[in-house]
Amino acid sequence: MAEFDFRNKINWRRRYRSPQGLKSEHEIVRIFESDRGRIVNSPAIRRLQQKTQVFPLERNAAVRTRLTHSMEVQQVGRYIAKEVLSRLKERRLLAEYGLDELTGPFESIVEMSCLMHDIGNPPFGHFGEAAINDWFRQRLVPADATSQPLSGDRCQVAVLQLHEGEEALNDLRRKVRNDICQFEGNAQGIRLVHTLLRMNLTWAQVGGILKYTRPAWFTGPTPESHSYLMKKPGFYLSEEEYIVRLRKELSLDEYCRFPLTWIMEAADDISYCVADLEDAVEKRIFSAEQLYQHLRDAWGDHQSGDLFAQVVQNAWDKSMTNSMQRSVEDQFFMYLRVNTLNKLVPYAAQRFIDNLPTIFPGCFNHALLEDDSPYSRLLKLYKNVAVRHVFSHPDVEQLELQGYRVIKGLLDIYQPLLLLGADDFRLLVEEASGRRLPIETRLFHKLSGRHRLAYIEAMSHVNRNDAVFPVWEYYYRCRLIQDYISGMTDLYAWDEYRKLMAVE
Ligand SMILES: Nc1nc(=O)c2ncn([C@H]3C[C@H](O)[C@@H](CO)O3)c2[nH]1
Ligand SMILES: O=P(O)(O)OP(=O)(O)OP(=O)(O)O
Ligand SMILES: [Mg+2]
Repeated sequence: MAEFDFRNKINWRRRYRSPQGLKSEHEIVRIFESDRGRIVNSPAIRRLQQKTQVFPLERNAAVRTRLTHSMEVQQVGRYIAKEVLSRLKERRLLAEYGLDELTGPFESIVEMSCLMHDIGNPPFGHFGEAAINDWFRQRLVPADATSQPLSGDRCQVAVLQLHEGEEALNDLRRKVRNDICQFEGNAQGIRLVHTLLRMNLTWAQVGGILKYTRPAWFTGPTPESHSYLMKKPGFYLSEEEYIVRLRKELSLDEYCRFPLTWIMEAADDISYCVADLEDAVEKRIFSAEQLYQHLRDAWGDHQSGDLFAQVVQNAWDKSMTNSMQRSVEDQFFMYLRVNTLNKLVPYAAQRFIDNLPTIFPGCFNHALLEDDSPYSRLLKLYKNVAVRHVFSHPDVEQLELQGYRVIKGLLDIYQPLLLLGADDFRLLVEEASGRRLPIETRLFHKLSGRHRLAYIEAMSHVNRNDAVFPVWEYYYRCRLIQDYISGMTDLYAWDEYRKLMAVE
């Protein structure tokens, strides 16, 4: 009996209208081709072209957006996947691991996970995330939802305040308050592909983007054994039932990850570390020569023949000889990227293979490129230089503050929808508000139909007479607002904000 049988992991079935019975290799390949079509053609992928990677609202099209970044991650992911499979083939392990007829799907799942990995990111990246969470935290104050009701609970929403003697309801209120204040791009990605866009992808393909395994409502310390995997929230209460099923379909224990996700994560790390620096040069934040100096200074002790010499020094030396008669900057980045990939990709692939005993069940509690090797040190070097010299650049920080302000401003504008009682909100949903609620009606009309449908569908499963009804209703209303605002591109959010503030 093989140690790892990937046929039990690469589950090609779907939640709805799934292909039935046994499938040939050819048929399984077609199922994953169908996933590719669904992903590449989805509006959420297209919206990535106007979302920030590092530089918000960038007009220079040579600077990366989330979409061009994701295409690069896809390429690196494919390279790692091929490397893993070639190594297994050399060691005659493909058949033993149940992969001999699944190499195509293996690569495809990795590629598409990479292309989708940022699909749920809100406008303005981490600043958008922070703005959403700060705004809701000020109103729901999850810290006051302690084990017993507090007399001075600062939660501004009456239906979410805890009450003496209502244990079960209080548990739900506590969960909801925490969940709503933990908006996170990866969790939103799961919600987007499953609930909002109903892409009905294979279980394996969704497994590939479940990056963190902490429920968003989770409070208290995470188990040491899964601390890395639970570093951030990975899914919301609204998708809890779906994730339970996903885990079952992929044979994953609680808080465990799908094996191919480690490859997506490594591809992202390898890809953006050089790309962010290249974009900074394109933006004239520093020159290639200044960057080379920053990298030299940050590496510290130089030894001839060490990884820095093989990758960075070598790239610089080659670009200086400039045998191709091209710009030094272009040459430098070409060599830097090639040298970096040539070192980090094989290393990530080998780490994946060496750690299969814990990666296969999903409990390897690190990133592939996070250890005390020179390879991880190189990755960290790039990231440190970016943090010190790029992300903290005054122009970048100025735009980030504006992005934060825009998201908070939009939430303020839509706040009237969250101040309504459940009955009034129902009038809006049923288009029955007449001339009452003029502002709320207009705000409601601006929400996307797709998001409104998700609210209606979620509420159709909650009985109006149940005590939990007002809590779930408010929860899904908050989700609706977060879905709408996080689904905007940077530019759309910026334009909406200005229009609704009536400044133009
Ligand atoms: N503008 C900006 N400010 C930050 O504080 C920051 N931190 C990380 N990043 C970029 C790096 C990767 O491309 C990508 C993933 O980390 O996001 C940032 N970008
Ligand atoms: O690319 P981002 O902005 O999602 O940032 P990250 O460094 O990939 O972080 P995460 O682990 O939250 O996806
Ligand atoms: Mg990410």
